[in-house]
Amino acid sequence: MFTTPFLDIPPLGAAAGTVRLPGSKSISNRVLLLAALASGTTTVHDLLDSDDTRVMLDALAALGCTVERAGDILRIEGLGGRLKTPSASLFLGNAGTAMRPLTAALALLGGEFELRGVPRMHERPIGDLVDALTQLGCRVDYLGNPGYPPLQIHPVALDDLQLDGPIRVRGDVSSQFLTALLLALPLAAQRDIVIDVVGELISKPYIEITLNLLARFGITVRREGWQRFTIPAGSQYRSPGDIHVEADASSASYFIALGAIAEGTGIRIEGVGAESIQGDIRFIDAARRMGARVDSGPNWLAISRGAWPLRAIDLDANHIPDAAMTLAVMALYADGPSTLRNIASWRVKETDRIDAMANELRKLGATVEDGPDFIRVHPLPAGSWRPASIKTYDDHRVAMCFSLAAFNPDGVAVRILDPHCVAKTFPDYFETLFSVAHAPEVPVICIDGPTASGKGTLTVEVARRLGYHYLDSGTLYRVTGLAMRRAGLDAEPAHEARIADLARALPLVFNEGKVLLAGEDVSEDLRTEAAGMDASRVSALPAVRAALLALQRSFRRLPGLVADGRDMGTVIFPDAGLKVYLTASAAHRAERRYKQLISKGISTTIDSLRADLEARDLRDSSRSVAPLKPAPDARLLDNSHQTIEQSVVQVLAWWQEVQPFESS
Ligand SMILES: Nc1ncnc2c1ncn2[C@@H]1O[C@H](COP(=O)(O)OP(=O)(O)OP(=O)(O)O)[C@@H](O)[C@H]1O
Ligand SMILES: Nc1ccn([C@@H]2O[C@H](COP(=O)(O)O)[C@@H](O)[C@H]2O)c(=O)n1
Repeated sequence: MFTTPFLDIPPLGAAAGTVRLPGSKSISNRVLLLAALASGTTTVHDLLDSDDTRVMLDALAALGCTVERAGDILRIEGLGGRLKTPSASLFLGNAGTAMRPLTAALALLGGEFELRGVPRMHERPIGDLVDALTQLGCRVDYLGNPGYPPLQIHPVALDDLQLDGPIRVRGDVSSQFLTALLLALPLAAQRDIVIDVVGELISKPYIEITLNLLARFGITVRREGWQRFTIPAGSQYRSPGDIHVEADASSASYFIALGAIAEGTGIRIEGVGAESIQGDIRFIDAARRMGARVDSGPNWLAISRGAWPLRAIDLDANHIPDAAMTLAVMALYADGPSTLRNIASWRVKETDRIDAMANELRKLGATVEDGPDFIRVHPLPAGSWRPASIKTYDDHRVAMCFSLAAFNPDGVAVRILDPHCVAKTFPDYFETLFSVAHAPEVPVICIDGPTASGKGTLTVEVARRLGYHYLDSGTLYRVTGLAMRRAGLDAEPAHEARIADLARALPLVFNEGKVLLAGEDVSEDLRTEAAGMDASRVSALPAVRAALLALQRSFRRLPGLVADGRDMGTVIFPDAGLKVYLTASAAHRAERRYKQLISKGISTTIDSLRADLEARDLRDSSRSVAPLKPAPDARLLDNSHQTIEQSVVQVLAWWQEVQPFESS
């Protein structure tokens, strides 16, 4: 997951490959609650691991439910409708799928509970659900603004509830209120319980998920249209034993759109198919209308580009409210304005999504019209895309759908602010996108310079702050030197071909900061000055340098690379967007290396270190191939009198100078 303040997505051109998506959030949190309410043990496979499921799991644990994890499998010992803990204070983050159903279930379970969330959760309405529960005789108080969390729930006896008449609940603000009642009321089903929906029920497919999962847990709800639901007397939750969570159909929308937009052989999605019980799977119909080619099997989808440009769409998107946000970005690539209607529920989601989408689409240059329950997006023709820093409003879906703007025809990069908000439902979203997307030019920052100038330290830190990969090219020469020694060879021209063969086939693995050579951890051996000298000797052999070229370039992967060495800017990545030549006086460098070695318990003297590093620099800068020298377009940075932080800030500032974004 990217935890950086922003993530710059370079212009993307094509995409191809297979993705496996995380489990559905809607199914995961319903299954967790049902498993907790049921009798018996439920084994849950492929549960989504994200912020929203974590808050639900924490809440269930606080209620005394036993949850065991074995690898990817979760075993939940159901409470059988009886509370083990009569009071608790629960924090539910920004998870509507936890707040609403838990409110209903806890109001019936007969304990004293406080339910809180993040500030945005306290702006998301819950009054219609509380009104419905109050009609029944449940006791729920608002701890802040009336109609919104946080809530205090007080105990009531099930026998005191008024269940003789239909319970009325509004269905036109959020379908989660009805879902909450449907999930919770079987707890009180000594008699038939009737729920009447007031107003036009929105997001009906989510109710279908609820009914489907209730059936898996032994509760068969009778439905009369979308207006009346009856929970039969005597209904009791029964664990189904094993239950598998489908991949998230809303998350699939980004990859369906990707297949429709990007050039390439197409995208295959594993874990969810056209027969999914999730309403958002109907996104495939909308994508097809816009021109996507979609094939599907029992548990997979295959998508490729069909009509191009995409065809504009005018759609009542009430049945796919979450996935429809993806259509708003696809609309930028269409042949006319696209309108998404009946989406008033966007306004009470993680953020006001109509406002958020309109604002951010406009930043890209698009013309957008919006109203209380619709958005109209005009296409952005080539030549009119602007580089934009996309604000994400702590809304995972805003972050994910705007990544698709990186496929624009103008080759304009997209900056996603606070990319970690995707943790709500899809923590590895960007990594998954990058595993199938192709960028014509992956950004590279090169940091070259003499020994002990601080290149490695600077590289690691700059890469960390940008969320980029990093390459320590010196290690490759050090490992080659070690392999040479172990093979009984010397850095002589006579052994050059054999050393190059070793370099080409190094059985090398980088794992959590350790370097493994044929499975052996050689990290410590590589950091000695002797290993540095051997590296310097083998690195002067042209065949060895040629042998390591492809390996070094293979580190250039999305979203970007920071590379440390001697010839990163001159030979390996001559097209790098920023080249830094880092130096410090020999005295400073010798002193730093001295401190570094002493801190590791290696005894040495400053004088001998200085002599070694000067000898190494001389060899490195006077060799015939790829000598150490600044690239003509490198920026010089002498950090003799700088702290590490100052050097990092300087390089990041230079990098921002060459980025197209206004300061964020
Ligand atoms: N600006 C700085 N001020 C003080 N110390 C620094 C600075 N930059 C790096 N150092 C310290 O200097 C030591 C050497 O740094 P580092 O290993 O990053 O250098 P290097 O250029 O990568 O060396 P080599 O070329 O041998 O791999 C480290 O202990 C590091 O913490
Ligand atoms: N791009 C590079 C990187 C390193 N070398 C040689 O390897 C030696 C060890 O490098 P460190 O950065 O780990 O100290 C170095 O002295 C160079 O001789 C190189 O040639 N090219």
